Amino acid sequence: MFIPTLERQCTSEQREKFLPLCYDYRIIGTYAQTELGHGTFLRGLETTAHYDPNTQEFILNSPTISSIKWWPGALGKTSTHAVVLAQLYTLGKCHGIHPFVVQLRSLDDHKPLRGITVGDIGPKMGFGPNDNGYLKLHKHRIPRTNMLMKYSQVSPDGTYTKPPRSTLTYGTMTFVRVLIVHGSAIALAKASTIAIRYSAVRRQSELRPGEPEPQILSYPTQQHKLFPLLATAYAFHFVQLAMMKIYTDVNDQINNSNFSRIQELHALSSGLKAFTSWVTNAGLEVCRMSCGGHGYSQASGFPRLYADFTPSCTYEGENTVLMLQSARYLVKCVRDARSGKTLPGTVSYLSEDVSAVHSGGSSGRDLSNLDFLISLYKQRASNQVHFASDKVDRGISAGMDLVGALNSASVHLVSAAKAHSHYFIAKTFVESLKLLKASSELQNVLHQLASVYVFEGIAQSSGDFIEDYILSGSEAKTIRQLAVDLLPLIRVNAVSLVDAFSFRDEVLQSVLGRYDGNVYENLFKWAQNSPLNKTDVHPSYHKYLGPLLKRNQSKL
Ligand SMILES: CC/C=C\C/C=C\C/C=C\CCCC(=O)SCCNC(=O)CCNC(=O)[C@H](O)C(C)(C)COP(=O)(O)OP(=O)(O)OC[C@H]1O[C@@H](n2cnc3c(N)ncnc32)[C@H](O)[C@@H]1OP(=O)(O)O
Ligand SMILES: Cc1cc2nc3c(=O)[nH]c(=O)nc-3n(C[C@H](O)[C@H](O)[C@H](O)COP(=O)(O)OP(=O)(O)OC[C@H]3O[C@@H](n4cnc5c(N)ncnc54)[C@H](O)[C@@H]3O)c2cc1C
Repeated sequence: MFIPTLERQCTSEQREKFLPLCYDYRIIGTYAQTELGHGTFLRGLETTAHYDPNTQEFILNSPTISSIKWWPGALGKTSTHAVVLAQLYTLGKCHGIHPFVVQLRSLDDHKPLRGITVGDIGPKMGFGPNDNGYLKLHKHRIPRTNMLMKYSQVSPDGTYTKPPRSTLTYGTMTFVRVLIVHGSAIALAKASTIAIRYSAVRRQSELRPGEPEPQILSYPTQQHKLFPLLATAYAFHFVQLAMMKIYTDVNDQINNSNFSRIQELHALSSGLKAFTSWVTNAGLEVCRMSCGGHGYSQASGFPRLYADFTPSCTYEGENTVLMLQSARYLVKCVRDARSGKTLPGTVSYLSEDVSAVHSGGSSGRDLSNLDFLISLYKQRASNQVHFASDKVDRGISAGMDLVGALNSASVHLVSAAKAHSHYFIAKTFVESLKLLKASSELQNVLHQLASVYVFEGIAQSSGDFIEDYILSGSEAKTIRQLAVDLLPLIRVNAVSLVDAFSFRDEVLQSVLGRYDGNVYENLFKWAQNSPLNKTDVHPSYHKYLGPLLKRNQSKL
């Protein structure tokens, strides 16, 4: 995040000064924004940067215990520099959060500089190799030119020039949220690879006396656990491509001072980061548990995969908070639509009158037709966004201010943002396959995946569709059965579909997911290498167990 921030927030002179140092690994940096007391609420950050026009320097301070920077990756022991987000003060006025490049450690002996107290925050649930750290600043001076001034400036005499948009400072976070959508796709693909390969190797139980134990991948319940998640990994692959394309287009516009789509990008990236990381987080656990006891071994790769992925639901914007950000934008879009404004592409459906399109229960609808089902996802999203938006309006009519009305409706707003994100993902998956140049055989297999994703998405949220009369109960049951009927068809290509992710064994880091399927021999080999097995009798025997046993044996 250090380098992307410099690339996005530096003037051209600052780029020439800092970026070559980064690219040549002459300095290593971190993104120091979160503090002990604030991670979500950026306007509440307490680190200060006071401008001294006499020396043309900023004086950085951590004025309170809660202002100590806390969590930034590689801050503890590795980074020589940081982008520090601090409240800018100049000529006695506070101008809000701005980015500053701060050198933390000497480039000669790596010791912290004067006014810098830095260290590791201690062991975490995962991310073991990462020295997430703390930073306390005490009257630490940096040159005026270390404030990143592409969008806002402080002149030598301390005059402040404000940015065209205050939220341009938040740009790196949007970029990383887009990366996390990709990270979710990769993590779910890895977990699916491990679980499906292992399920093809593992044989268990005797269905009928005398018959060979079946592969657990042949059980419909195992298929029902794993194949919708496999389909989701493919769906997230296509949605991260679409998300990156939108990010790149909007970022190009921003670089040309066109800020018209910055809100749409923020809302979409927030919703997709939250939706994909939540779904992946839960999916990793389903994959682990589908591997029985061996799934719980470190040898499976699942413990580290989960422990390293799960903070994706928290960092770069806690998921609930981001869903509320997305919903806040959707509510504004409903208002804009009602006032006759044209809505941007990803939300244009909110100006359509989808309610007239479908009414649940009418017979003869083709419930296996994906284009038809995507229109039901659209209706569900539109209904939920309008319902939540009406809740906000009723709150305001009852005398609340906008903040109060948004907060009062926040549970429904999160549901609406989830439905919006789900519609975008399902639609993107189906549309991406139409554009794919592939053999008819491959198109058929991918269509099976898209179908099970769409069917199971409705089955798992059938209440949404039935409550709004989008589907009748019997139609929802039919769609649920359509998903189950697809499972044996997907079974035929399941291993090939995970092999297609092409994870090398060294990357997958899983004995259960080995490409050669040679699990048991390698589990035993892995166990032999356990530190506890360095000696047959563990040294602790002589200190504890031995004396205890001998003492008790003398009593027999
Ligand atoms: C598997 C992983 C793979 C790859 C990932 C790679 C690396 C991952 C490893 C570690 C990285 C982790 C690093 C971090 O965690 S860095 C710290 C991240 N911190 C956050 O994300 C903080 C979250 N909080 C916020 O963003 C903001 O506080 C807020 C919640 C959005 C609230 O903003 P605030 O200004 O206080 O209040 P609002 O009134 O809600 O917003 C005002 C106005 O601004 C608009 N807005 C907000 N954010 C953005 C944005 N990013 N872009 C554009 N616009 C934004 C908001 O919509 C509102 O607009 P209005 O028009 O409605 O007024
Ligand atoms: C592994 C890891 C790496 C990290 N790396 C970095 C880094 O490199 N740089 C950096 O600056 N930070 C980093 N962070 C910090 C991270 O960005 C924050 O932890 C994250 O933004 C969440 O903020 P918080 O901790 O304040 O959570 P909180 O906001 O305190 O969340 C606690 C609860 O409060 C709820 N909540 C908060 N606000 C609202 C609201 N307005 N409405 C409803 N509910 C609300 C949340 O939904 C959540 O349930 C990292 C964190 C982790 C775990």
